[in-house]
Amino acid sequence: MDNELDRERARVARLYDRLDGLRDEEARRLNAVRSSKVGGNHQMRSERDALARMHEDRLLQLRDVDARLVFGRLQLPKAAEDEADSAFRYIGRLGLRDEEQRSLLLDWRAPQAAAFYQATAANPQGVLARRHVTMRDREVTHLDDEVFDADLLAQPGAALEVQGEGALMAALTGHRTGRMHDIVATIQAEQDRIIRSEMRGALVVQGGPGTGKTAVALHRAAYLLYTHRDRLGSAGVLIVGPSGAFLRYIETVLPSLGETGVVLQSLGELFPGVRATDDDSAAAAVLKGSLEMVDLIARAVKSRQRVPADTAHIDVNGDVLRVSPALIARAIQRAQQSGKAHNEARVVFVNQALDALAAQLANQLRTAGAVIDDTDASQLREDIRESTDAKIVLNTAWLPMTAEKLIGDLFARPDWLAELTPRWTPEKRALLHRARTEPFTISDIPLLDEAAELLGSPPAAPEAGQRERDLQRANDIENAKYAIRNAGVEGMVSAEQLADNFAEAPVRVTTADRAATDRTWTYGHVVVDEAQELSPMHWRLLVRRSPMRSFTIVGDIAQASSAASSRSWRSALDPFFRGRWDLEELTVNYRTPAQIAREAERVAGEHGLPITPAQSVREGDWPIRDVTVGSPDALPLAVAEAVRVDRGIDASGTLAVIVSRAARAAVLARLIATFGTDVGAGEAGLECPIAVLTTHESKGLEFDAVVLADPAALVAESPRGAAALYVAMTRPTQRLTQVHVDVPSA
Ligand SMILES: Nc1ncnc2c1ncn2[C@@H]1O[C@H](COP(=O)(O)OP(=O)(O)OP(=O)(O)O)[C@@H](O)[C@H]1O
Repeated sequence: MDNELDRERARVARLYDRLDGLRDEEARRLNAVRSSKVGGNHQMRSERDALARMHEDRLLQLRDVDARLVFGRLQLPKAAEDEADSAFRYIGRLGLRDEEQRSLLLDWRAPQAAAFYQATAANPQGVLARRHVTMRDREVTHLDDEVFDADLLAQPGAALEVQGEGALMAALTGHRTGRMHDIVATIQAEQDRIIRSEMRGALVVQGGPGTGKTAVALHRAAYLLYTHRDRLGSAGVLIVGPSGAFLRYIETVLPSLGETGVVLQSLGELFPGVRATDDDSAAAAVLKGSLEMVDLIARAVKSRQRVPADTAHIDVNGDVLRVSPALIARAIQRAQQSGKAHNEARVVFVNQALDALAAQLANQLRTAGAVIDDTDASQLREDIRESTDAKIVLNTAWLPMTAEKLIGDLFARPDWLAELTPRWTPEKRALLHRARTEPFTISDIPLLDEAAELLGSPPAAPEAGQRERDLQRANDIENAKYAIRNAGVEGMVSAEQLADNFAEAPVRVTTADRAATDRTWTYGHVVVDEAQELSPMHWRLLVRRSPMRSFTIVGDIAQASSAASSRSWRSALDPFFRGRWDLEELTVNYRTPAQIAREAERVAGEHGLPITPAQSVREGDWPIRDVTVGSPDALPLAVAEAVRVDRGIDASGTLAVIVSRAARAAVLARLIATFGTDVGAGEAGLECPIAVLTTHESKGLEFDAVVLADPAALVAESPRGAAALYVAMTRPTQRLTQVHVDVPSA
């Protein structure tokens, strides 16, 4: 056995030698590019910087794959002339070739690697044996063989053990770290088929808790980037998750697979420039998530294009002009006919109105005996444009706006909202009301996007950008003067010349950087995780981000706990994907031990949730612990005690306390008093051994142990509370403790 382990270590060491060799080569190339002297020409400097960036990215990729570079081996029938090892095909995180371009290591996404995930005893796909190689740092620590070929099995010492589940079980029972890991070494056949399925329209992956939906979605993103590098490399891939905590949890998976150019955004970040973390009350979220808002926002934009009731008189350098409602109405009509967005159509409106007013002024002056030629006429137009009176009148009729201002005003001004919604009840309108100073919510994000779509680019942006650039330029020149004095090179180089160099310093703008900050960017593919939570308005926004509707959508409709979410994939997706989406299902629960999964399913059944039961791959070692206290006041102490007991079993892993929003502060305070800096709340909690989370924050995450604080309160705190409890109960990989509050009846 040791011999085989040693032999494998030697083979793997050769792969690392090759990796090191490539890394040194890349580092040498990077140094050469960096130190190369290019002329003063901006174009040449940019080319050099682009080349340097390419080498930096490649170097980073070679570094990211270092841990567990290789994880598998296929043994194939040997061709007669083959040398001993040549019938082995090694599978790893990336492909490696030797100097003669012979394959040493196969990227797991290559078509020839598929058999590693799909071969079974019944259908070995030409494979004699499959080996899982377990590594720690760069050292092979364990081999795990499955032999499919009867002849090979008969040979002494050909394989170590006939079982393939060792690597999977080791992965599943290991401690969780607060960060998701890739599953590239142990992807299961039903998952692999989904990961490798064609990029064609929308693919929905439905599965119960812990069935690997998130893992599959991320590996599919990596697979698609590898297979369609040309298309997706430039258009980019967007991954959407429910919360910042979730994105933090998954953010290292793709880099560990050698893919860095992906944009990750939570539902609260899908509108550039706004970062929403909280959501509205359930009723408000339902209203804001409904397609009724499309019409409301369109009306709100239109109402900013208004014909005044009376004629205005404006003063232009002492001449008085009449601005009649008819004049404004004509200009508005022309602008609306242009079909452009509000801010862009405003240019048409202003030009129309100015033309009419300039003609009026010219007539007045001619009547008074003046001679007006073309140059004078255009000067008159400029005079009107510059006059404060004209600006006021034109702005009142057609105000330029940002989406933030429109939505902010709409919700902060009850009179305006009432004017736009004559058929709504006051209670319904009140749901949208918010003070102007309150931050935007997650449900506001699609509304801002809708408004931005109708408004077009905000007019102030170019001016503001120019002001910033002018300021920067002035600053650069000042710095340059100082540097020239300091270096004693006055007269040899001008401050302006030197400042040009500052301005041209390379800005690192990757596809991902550009896509993340540009609202109108359209991605080549969008992956949506926990997709069951999305409202119709969210879907509307996302389809705008990928008009070709190339999507991977993963979720579990039974876990839908947000108020605005749908009851079925059909009702959620049909309006946006015109019925063109395929459904795949995952059926094995890799996370939750069977006894916890059964209890969660029982509770879900009690509340009438339509769950998809999944088969757990393992029984757990610990029974569920139930503790009951007699009053809500006793909850924090009892939760702290439950945490202490659990840490007594094993304090080296991760633990989450899942608590209602109402009890969060008290429970958190008690836990901090007891466990100090080991405790963290929300996103920050993922860095701590004990995380305190709401059900929303716990979505998609997992921990070695979970303590549920007052499960009944989790159900009661929202209309979809039973689904929220189901989510919470299915987060542990090992142990679950429930602290119930049972107030004795008087
Ligand atoms: N093939 C696999 N090999 C190793 N681990 C796996 C495999 N498939 C899933 N897992 C592990 O199972 C756990 C659950 O996976 P994941 O979070 O992707 O499930 P999910 O379906 O998204 O769950 P939920 O809907 O409950 O959030 C993770 O720890 C994941 O790494």
